[in-house]
Amino acid sequence: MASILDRIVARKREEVAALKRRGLPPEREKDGPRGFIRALVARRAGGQVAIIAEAKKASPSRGLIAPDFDPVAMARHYQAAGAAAVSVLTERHFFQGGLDDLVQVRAAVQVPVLRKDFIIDALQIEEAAAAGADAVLLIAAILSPGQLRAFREQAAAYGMDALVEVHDEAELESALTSGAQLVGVNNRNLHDFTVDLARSFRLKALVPDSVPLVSESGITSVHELLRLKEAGITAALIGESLMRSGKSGPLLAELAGA
Ligand SMILES: O=P(O)(O)OC[C@@H](O)[C@@H](O)c1c[nH]c2ccccc12
Repeated sequence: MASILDRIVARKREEVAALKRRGLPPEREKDGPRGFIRALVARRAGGQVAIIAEAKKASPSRGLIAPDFDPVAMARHYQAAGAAAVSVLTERHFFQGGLDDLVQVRAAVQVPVLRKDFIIDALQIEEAAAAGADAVLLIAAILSPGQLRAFREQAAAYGMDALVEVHDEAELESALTSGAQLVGVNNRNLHDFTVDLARSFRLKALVPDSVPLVSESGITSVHELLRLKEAGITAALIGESLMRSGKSGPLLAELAGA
């Protein structure tokens, strides 16, 4: 049976084909890029693990997470509670996100914003830049080292950083070979959805200290964050637990202070 990742990518290919026929919308006014990597590294230098707080309405593994999803309100809350950056899901079919969410969030906060999607084509990088993204996610499981490099360089030409996501040693090798300047370890296996924070610790040992590392997925507690900090990890990407704790919950403030 095709894994969820295969299904998402198959769907994405259709969307990109449609986007190519349609063309990108006209460029809108926007301010210059906000350094994504710079913001994470600066926060970590200040003594805290940098939090990348994610606006996510739903996901294939967890179903509907936020029935009354308000990405702008959530992003404002994230910024006020101390997030170093915000991530916005822009994949429509499986995550109920959209590029419009990113455009609106970007206009509502001052911190850098990551486009979280399944990028398989150069046109999507152009689209991310036009929407105002400060960084894009590149997933090593679905891109060759050559594509990782080409897409990262293309992103850089627009002033965007790339977060290169890996899940195991082979993908990490591919990311580092491609010259990744920011690596994310996804603790969630995108084929079977199991989550294991130990992946971050295991792969951290194989990443040069000059390359900041982000631990992604399944993080819920200050205790976990302190373990990431002890291991020298730069940032944590957190979605569901923040979405569920809601705008009034103290979780993010606790995490951001850890
Ligand atoms: O909601 P969580 O478990 O805190 O995870 C956030 C983020 O890591 C997750 O949404 C994610 C990581 N890599 C992805 C790739 C595509 C879509 C989503 C993701």
